[in-house]
Amino acid sequence: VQSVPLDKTFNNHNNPMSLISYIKGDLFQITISAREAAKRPIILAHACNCRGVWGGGIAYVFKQRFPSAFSQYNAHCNQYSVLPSKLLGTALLVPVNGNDVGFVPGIGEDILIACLFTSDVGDDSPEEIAHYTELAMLDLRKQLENPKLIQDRRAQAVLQRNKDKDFLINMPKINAGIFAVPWGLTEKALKKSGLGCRVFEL
Ligand SMILES: Nc1ncnc2c1ncn2[C@@H]1O[C@H](COP(=O)(O)OP(=O)(O)OC[C@H]2O[C@H](OP(=O)(O)O)[C@H](O)[C@@H]2O)[C@@H](O)[C@H]1O
Repeated sequence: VQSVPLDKTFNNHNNPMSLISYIKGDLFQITISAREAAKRPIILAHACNCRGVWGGGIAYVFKQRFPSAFSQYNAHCNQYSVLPSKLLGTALLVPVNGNDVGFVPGIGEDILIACLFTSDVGDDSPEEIAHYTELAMLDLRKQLENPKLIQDRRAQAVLQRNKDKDFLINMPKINAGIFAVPWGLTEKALKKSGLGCRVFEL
């Protein structure tokens, strides 16, 4: 895993004019960085379909590294199997657990995976996907600001332990791969959410 000075982007984040910062490298490098864990909860966000499948792209990597999070995402989707599109524009926060291959003790405890339901099966228009992205980020923000809204107790506990820290949402260039949305549309949607985002570019 390539090591990059992650701290460099924090200054950027503190500038209210710059809610989005970019960093070159693999998103998952922060799941092994102890320095990162000491600072705040490690929120890893990615775009998900509403069908309970992390079958391709970075979602598949999430599934391999954190199978317990996949199970929770999958169970959540199954609750909506009658009308999966009800999930559009929402976010699901799930913790990871000690049995996951990607779990590093001392860091894994602070990781939360944010599933952003930005498209049902990926065939919505780029504009629709960008719109659902904005709504999903707003839903995520609401949950981060009020952890009681989160169903999962362990996810709540991560946020309660890190109460006084500001949030930074780490993500790949979501929607820009399998969902084929021009990045500019997604970027605009992310900015509207008001959440600080750190985007990892390979
Ligand atoms: N380690 C890494 N670090 C940093 N960036 C990384 C990376 N690995 C890949 N990237 C980049 O991450 C961006 C997103 O590209 P992706 O194609 O993944 O996702 P998307 O958001 O367009 O679409 C979501 C649907 O993809 C899945 O597929 P299924 O429908 O399940 O088969 C899901 O479940 C959803 O449904 C692209 O820029 C990749 O270069």
